[in-house]
Amino acid sequence: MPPDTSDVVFHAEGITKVYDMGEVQVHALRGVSLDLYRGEFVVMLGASGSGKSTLLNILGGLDTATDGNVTYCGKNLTRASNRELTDYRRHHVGFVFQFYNLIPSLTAEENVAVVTEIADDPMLPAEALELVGLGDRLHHFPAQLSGGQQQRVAIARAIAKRPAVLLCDEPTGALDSTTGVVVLEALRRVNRELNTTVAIITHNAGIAEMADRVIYLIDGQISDIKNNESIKTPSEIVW
Ligand SMILES: Nc1ncnc2c1ncn2[C@@H]1O[C@H](COP(=O)(O)OP(=O)(O)OP(=O)(O)O)[C@@H](O)[C@H]1O
Repeated sequence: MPPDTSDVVFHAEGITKVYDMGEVQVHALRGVSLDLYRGEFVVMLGASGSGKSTLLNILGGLDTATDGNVTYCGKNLTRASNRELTDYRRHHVGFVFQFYNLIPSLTAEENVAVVTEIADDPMLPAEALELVGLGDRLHHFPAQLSGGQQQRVAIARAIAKRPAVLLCDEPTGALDSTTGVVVLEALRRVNRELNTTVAIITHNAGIAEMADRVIYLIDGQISDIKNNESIKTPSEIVW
C-alpha cells in the first residue's frame, strides 16, 4: 500500500553533515531531502560509508546536521537544544542497533522495564515482549537467550514507550538469515499493529523487498526512492 503522504513524520531538507577532521573534512551527507510518513516501513540501502548511519542519527536526534533542516511532526530538530533533543529521544523515538546493548544482570522483562519506568504512557514490559514473540522468556537473562531473541528484547525495549518512530541500524547485521527473518517479522508486526513508522538502514538489498519504500543512498546523497510494487513477507526474503 502506498504511504499516506498527508501524514508527514519527518521532513528533511538539504541536510549536510561535515565531519571536520583537522586537515581533512569528511562530507558524510551532501544535501539530503526526504519525507517519511506515519506508519510506513522504509528501508534505506547504501554501501558502507554512504551516510546511512549519519542520516539515521540525525533523524533520531543523536547527532545534528551541519546545514539544512529536519522537522519531526513540525518541530524543528536542527535548532533544538540538548534538553529538547533528550526529551525528543526519550518520548518519541525508539532505537535498535546491530548489537543489542542489553544489561546482562537484568532479565528480559527488567531490561524493558528500564525504559518503561521513565516513559509517559508505556506498555507493560510483558506486553512488549509478547508482541515480539517472547512472552515465554520474561525471566531469562540475556546470556540465556539466542542472538535473535536478544535482538527481539531490544526491539521490545525500544517500542515499549510507544514511540511514533523506530529507527533501526543494521538490526539483523549480527544474525544468520533464519534468525534475522524472525527479527524482521517482529519489526513488521510492530509496524502493522502499532502503526509505528519503521526505518531500517542496511546494506542488505534482500531486506528492501519487505519495505513499503526503499531509499537508496550513494556517497552522501539520495540516488533514488522507490515504492515497492509487491511487498514480500520476511520469510520470503532470501539473503
Ligand atoms: N564521527 C565521525 N567522525 C568522522 N567521520 C565520520 C564520523 N562518522 C562517520 N564518518 C564518516 O562519514 C561517512 C559516512 O559514514 P556513515 O557511518 O554514515 O556510513 P554508513 O553508510 O552508515 O556506513 P556503514 O554501512 O559502514 O555503517 C564515512 O566516510 C565515515 O567515515
